[in-house]
Order: sequence, then structure tokens, then C-alpha cells
Amino acid sequence: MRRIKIFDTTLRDGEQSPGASMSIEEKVEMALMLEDLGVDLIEAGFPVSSPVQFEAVKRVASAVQKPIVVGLARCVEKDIDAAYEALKDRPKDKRMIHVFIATSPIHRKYKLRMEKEEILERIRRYVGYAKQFFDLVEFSAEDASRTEVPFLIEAYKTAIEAGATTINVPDTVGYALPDEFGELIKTLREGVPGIEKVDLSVHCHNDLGLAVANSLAAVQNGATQVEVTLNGIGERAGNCALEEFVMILKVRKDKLPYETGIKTELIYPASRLLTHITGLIPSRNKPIVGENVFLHESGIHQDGVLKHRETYEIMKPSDIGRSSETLVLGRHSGKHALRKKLETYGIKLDEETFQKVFEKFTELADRKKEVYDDDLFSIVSEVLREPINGYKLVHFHVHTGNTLLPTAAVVLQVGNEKREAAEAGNGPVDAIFKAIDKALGIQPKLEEYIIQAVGTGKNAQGEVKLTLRIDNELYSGRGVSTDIVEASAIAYINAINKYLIAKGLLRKNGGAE
Ligand SMILES: CC(=O)SCCNC(=O)CCNC(=O)[C@H](O)C(C)(C)COP(=O)(O)OP(=O)(O)OC[C@H]1O[C@@H](n2cnc3c(N)ncnc32)[C@H](O)[C@@H]1OP(=O)(O)O
Ligand SMILES: CC(C)C(=O)C(=O)O
Repeated sequence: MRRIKIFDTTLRDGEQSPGASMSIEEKVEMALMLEDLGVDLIEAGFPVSSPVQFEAVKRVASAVQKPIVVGLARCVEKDIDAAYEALKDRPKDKRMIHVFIATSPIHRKYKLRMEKEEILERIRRYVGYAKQFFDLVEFSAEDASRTEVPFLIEAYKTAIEAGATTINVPDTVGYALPDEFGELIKTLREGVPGIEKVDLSVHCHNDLGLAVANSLAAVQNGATQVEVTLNGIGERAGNCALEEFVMILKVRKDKLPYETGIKTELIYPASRLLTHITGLIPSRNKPIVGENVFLHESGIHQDGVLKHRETYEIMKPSDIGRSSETLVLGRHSGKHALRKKLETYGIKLDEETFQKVFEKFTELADRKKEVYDDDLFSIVSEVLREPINGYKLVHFHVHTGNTLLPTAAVVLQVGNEKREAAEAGNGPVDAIFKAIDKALGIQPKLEEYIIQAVGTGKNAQGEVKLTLRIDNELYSGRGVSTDIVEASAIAYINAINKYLIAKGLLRKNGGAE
């Protein structure tokens, strides 16, 4: 068995999916889950691109232990400096810089406006510059699959001479076909001087639905590392999906003598966590993690599965951490049942956190007949990310209808301090936001508002994610409730609390300044 390194770029390329942006805390939470999952490398972001990106890479680098943490940089000095600043506190063998420049004719001519010689010169100069700060340097020739092969060989040779320890071959626009991509990897393996000393990585996009097939072809032709994202999220049609690539190796080990360090039983919990964080729900028929993949609808299939499961299932739900038991939680469930359910998803909580989850679970079970697994994920991530002890929504009332002006009244409390206000709005959500603004005396601008059901059915909870602009900075908030107006208000107050804490207007342990 040959061990393939898994380079996870959910937090960098994955985050480039429209709508997938994550807060710093969310990236840290996701990174800890990726560490548990067993990825070898975590690309945490592109530090130069914004202060939030910079901080996120720094925080991920201090939160995880085992994986190598990677920061992206163009062949530009300030990008490399920013990556170094973000990663410098991490041990040298646990930090990596990923330096890239495009090499294809179309990118050279129209985007970079550089001749071949200038590109080679940049590779030499900036991989060399990066090497002063990093032992581990990955170099990517962006759009490699559309680059003339002799020039690509020259580019990688230059990078290795300058100190690259991994060379990455991106199929940036998802254009390659599996046989030609496999052939390209073989050609590079045989033609790039010094390649035997470095890792040979691939980074495939899914524009034609071939990202996983191309990555597999690359491995069969000598690639030692594969770059992936959870749920296949990423720029445009996304990247090679971690769960698909890893499960292909596991299910078809009869033909594929490769292994990874992934604990496959954590795949589903990790996928669900990402869905909760980003709000990007995989399609129902998405391989491995989609809702339908272990459901059998037609009679002949049901008959077959009942007689012998393997007639229609090539893997077990438990292989990827999906619960196959039918333990339905509700208001009569106790701590044992809750603990058991969490365990089936690989969720381990300390006693204090478990108590908090149990309290929220019983509150919810009083309001909702059945508590679905998705509700539990929601509660767990809410409890895990609850360091903020700011204003709480104590009471609210809304009046709404199609023949009256919607109005809302709120009572907010922090420590012993109470604030109350009432306002009218275009709808109940608008009214409650205005009442909160009035109570707190601030005027945020709502930049983004997303609402979705947690799980299925008429009594599903509503989850709201929103972003506010306050003093020209962005703050995100999240709220979950069986009542969507309440979920909206909780998310709104959550974002305002983050602002108040950031500005020193609210102490972290509660109480207004
Ligand atoms: C294939 C990929 O996924 S690459 C990663 C993509 N990710 C991102 O772009 C993250 C978000 N990006 C950003 O925040 C910004 O684009 C920044 C901060 C990186 C750069 O912003 P700006 O300085 O305003 O430049 P802008 O994005 O408009 O243009 C990119 C510039 O970088 C140049 N460039 C692009 N790639 C490279 C490279 N690898 N090495 C050197 N220069 C490069 C472009 O030619 C262009 O230069 P020009 O201004 O001289 O024409
Ligand atoms: C930076 C590189 C690896 C990239 O994301 C791409 O080419 O798609």
C-alpha cells in the first residue's frame, strides 16, 4: 500500500465558493475537525488577501497540533511576508508556504502579461525568497494542465532548484481528461530533474465533473499528494471531494493499492459541520454525504437490501459515520440516549459541554416533537461556539399580518442591565431588527441574510446566518430556533455582541462597559 497525503483546502479554495465565507472562529472549529479527521495538511487561507484571512491562518496555526498548516502566496514579496507573519510561531516542520504563478499561454498573455522567461525568473526569485522563512515550500504552476509540457517541466525544475519541497499540478479550470492528466503526471515524474526528492501533488477542479477521476488517475501515475475539499466545495464547480476520493480508495482497495490517514467514520460529521457553518447543503444525491445515498425507494431494491444489504450497498453508513440506527430523540429521551446518539457521530464532549448540550436539547424537545440529528448538530455547534456572553433576548413579541403594520417589542439583558424598545417595520423580521437597533442605540447595515431549515418536516427549526456592517467592519451572527423571527433576532444580537466586544464596549464575561 502506498500512503497518499491528503492536503485539505476547504478553508482556502473551498472558501472561494460563493457563499462559503467563514468567520475566524468557524475556520478554527472546522480546522479542529479536519485534524480529527486525519488530514495531513490544512491550507488555512491566503494571508495577504485581508486582515481576516491573515488572522484566520494565524489562529488555525495555533489551534491545531498534528497537521502541517499552509498559507497561500503569489510570487510577490508582500504575500510571502504575510504568510510568514501568520505562520511564524508554528514549528518549522509544521508550517508550509504555497507559492503559485500561472504558466499557461492564456494566463501568461492576458492575465499576467509576462513572457516565459519572466515567469521562470519569478519562480526562481520567490520560491528562493520563501525558502528563507520556510523549510516546506509548495510550488504550483497555476493552469498547469493547459501549459506546454516542455515549459511546465522547465517551471517545475526551476522551482525544485530554488528549494520547493512539493510541486503541485493544478487542473485549475477542470479541463483535463483522466487519461491525459495521468499521462501528464507520468511525463513530469519521468522528465523533471529532482522530482524524486519532492512530493508530487495534484489539485483538480470539477468543471466537467472529473476532479475525482483526474486525481485518481494522477495517483495511479505517481502523484503522492492530493488536494481536496470537504463536500467538494471550491471555486466555481468546486474541487476534488475529500469524501469521494478517500472512499474510492477504501471501497476499491482490491484494485487500488493506496491508503490515506483519514478516519472515514468522521467523514459525515465533518461534512455536516461544514454544511452548518457555510449553509451550503450538498445535493441529495451527492456521493457519500448526500441525503439519499443510503435510502432505497423502489420495491426490488428494498427487497434486496432486506434480504442482504450488500445487494445494493457498496459501503455501510457506519463506514463514514452515518448513523444507521433509528434512535429518535424527543422530549422523553434522557442523557444516555443523547450521549449514545452523539457517540454514533464521533462527537465527544467534556461533561460541562455535554450538560449545556443536554439543556438546549431538552428546551428544544419541549418545543418540538422529534429532535432530528441535524438539530443536534446545530445545538452542538451553537454550544461550542458560545464564548460570547453579551446581550440576550429575554422577551419578544411580534404582531404581523397582511392587513396591519408589523410591529415588534424586545427586552434585551446583559448582566443586570435591561434594555427595551418597540418598533414597526416592513415585516416581522425588519420590525424586530429595528427594535433591537433602538434598544441598543446602534445602526448596523444588514449585508447578508440567509435562512434555511435544519432537517426536514414542517416542524423543522429555522437557522439564520447574517452579516452586519457596523463602523465599516463586518460581523457575522447565527441563530437557530423553531421560530424564524426569534432565530433572526438571536443571529442579529449575536453579531452586535461581537462588535461590542471587539470595540471594548462589552466585557467578554458579560456586563456593559
Ligand atoms: C487559482 C486560485 O484559486 S488563485 C487564488 C485566488 N484567490 C484570491 O484571489 C483570493 C482573494 N483575492 C484578493 O484578495 C486579491 O485579489 C489580492 C489581495 C490577492 C490581490 O489584490 P489586488 O492587488 O487588488 O490585485 P487584483 O486581484 O486586482 O489583481 C491581481 C494581480 O496579481 C497578479 N497576479 C496574479 N497571480 C499572481 C501570481 N501568482 N504571482 C504574481 N502576481 C500575480 C495579477 O497579474 C494582477 O496584477 P496587476 O495588478 O499587475 O494586473
Ligand atoms: C493556487 C492554485 C493551486 C489553485 O487554487 C488552482 O490552480 O486552482
